[in-house]
Amino acid sequence: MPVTKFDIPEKYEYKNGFDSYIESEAVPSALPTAQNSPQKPPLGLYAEKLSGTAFTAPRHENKQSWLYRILPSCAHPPFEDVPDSEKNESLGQGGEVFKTGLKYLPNQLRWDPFDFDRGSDWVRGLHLVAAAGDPAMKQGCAMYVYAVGKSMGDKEAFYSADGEILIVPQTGALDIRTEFGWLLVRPMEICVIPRGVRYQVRLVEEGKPARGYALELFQGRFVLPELGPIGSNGLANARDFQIPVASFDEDCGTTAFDGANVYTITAKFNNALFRTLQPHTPFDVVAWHGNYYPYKYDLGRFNTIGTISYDHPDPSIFTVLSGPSDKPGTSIADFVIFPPRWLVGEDTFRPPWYHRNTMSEFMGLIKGDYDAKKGGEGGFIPGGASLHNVMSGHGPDVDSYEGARNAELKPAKVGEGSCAFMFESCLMMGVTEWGLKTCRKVQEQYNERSWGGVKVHWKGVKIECERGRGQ
Ligand SMILES: O=C(O)Cc1cc(O)ccc1O
Ligand SMILES: [Fe+2]
Repeated sequence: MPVTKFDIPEKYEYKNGFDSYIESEAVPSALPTAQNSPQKPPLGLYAEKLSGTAFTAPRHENKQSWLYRILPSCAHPPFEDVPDSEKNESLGQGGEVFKTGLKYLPNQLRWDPFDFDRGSDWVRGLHLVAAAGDPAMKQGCAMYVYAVGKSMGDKEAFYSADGEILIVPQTGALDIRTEFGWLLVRPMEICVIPRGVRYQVRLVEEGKPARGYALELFQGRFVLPELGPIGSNGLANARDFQIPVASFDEDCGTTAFDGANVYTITAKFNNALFRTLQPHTPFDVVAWHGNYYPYKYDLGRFNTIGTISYDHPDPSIFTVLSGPSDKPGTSIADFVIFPPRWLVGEDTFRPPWYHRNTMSEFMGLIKGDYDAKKGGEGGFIPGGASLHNVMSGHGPDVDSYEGARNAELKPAKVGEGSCAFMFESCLMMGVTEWGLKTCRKVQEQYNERSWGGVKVHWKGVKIECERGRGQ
């Protein structure tokens, strides 16, 4: 059931439609008419262009927005290192090349639920777990978990120059203020914040920590997957994506960099954090227009498609958003969900088959159980994760396999009250020091618990031959 079907709190107002060209004014007539950069923009605003693609990118890929704001975003002193006391353990400080300590392992990995961290806000609580490529080359992607115990301050904002980030709350609703307006993002909803957009993450319920996952594309942007023979509707429908409307503060302080009236802007730049203090709010955009903006989506609106005869399609059928590479059909990273759905396959092993893939699969669980893995202690649990890297074999654990092998195949609803997801990448993922050690959540017993003791069902050559096979 969609989270947003009946209950849309008033503070948050949205426009609809993936990739729509949007115009939004918090004050009437703040947008200039028929041009972008008049000599004197309306109401004494500054015009500022935010481009998400090269100026000359083809029209169907071109992304940009024009912001009409009280002061331009460049009005700040130079960036400096974040202070040690506010260091993010999984990211670097300063401009030297940051060593994430990535390790490339063929092992299947699984993590217990990551600890809540009451002392950290978004900037410190966003933990880089796995990555591929290089943000400086705009290649590859990064996978995170976040554990946030407190809101960012009223006078703080964060942005990443490294890429576009997709945020998947697992517990705790996020109140996200962006330059473009406000987003409420609850568990079973997601949002996407484009490269460079400044935002502030607050907890809806202060004192109740929030946890979730995030996927950052260093390269390209999230798009809706092609539908091919599915036709013109299905999976995530364009009209269900929601875009904030302009909302602003008027605190413009002075333009002198005198340390008074201080707003902190933290930048993630090549996986390292930098900080500047400015005397005016970054949330001063009175109006904007364009097609480069943050947006949210309610996973309950996903139109799940699957077999109505036998076998199940590849999980690509569950793709919500895709981060394509330059090679058609091959993604830097896709966001795929496993929502509640009916299974009706006849003479079919219904859970995932055993497999080894050229793609790597990072999985998380928003709630409930996943049909291929035991939950409970030492299992695949909400707030935990798993990584099956390039060609690392995996599939149901022994009990799930035996259960499904012997199950009566009447129509059945799987995943009631549950939702697992996958970040699936064509790249080999390296795991950070934080992911392997610092978090202290790696399940050492994962292989043994899952596949130790898989049964031999082989009936022997004789029987196979008698049945007329294997000759
Ligand atoms: O590994 C997983 O559980 C995800 C998955 C599910 C499925 O049905 C087929 C392939 C696949 O990677
Ligand atoms: Fe898999």
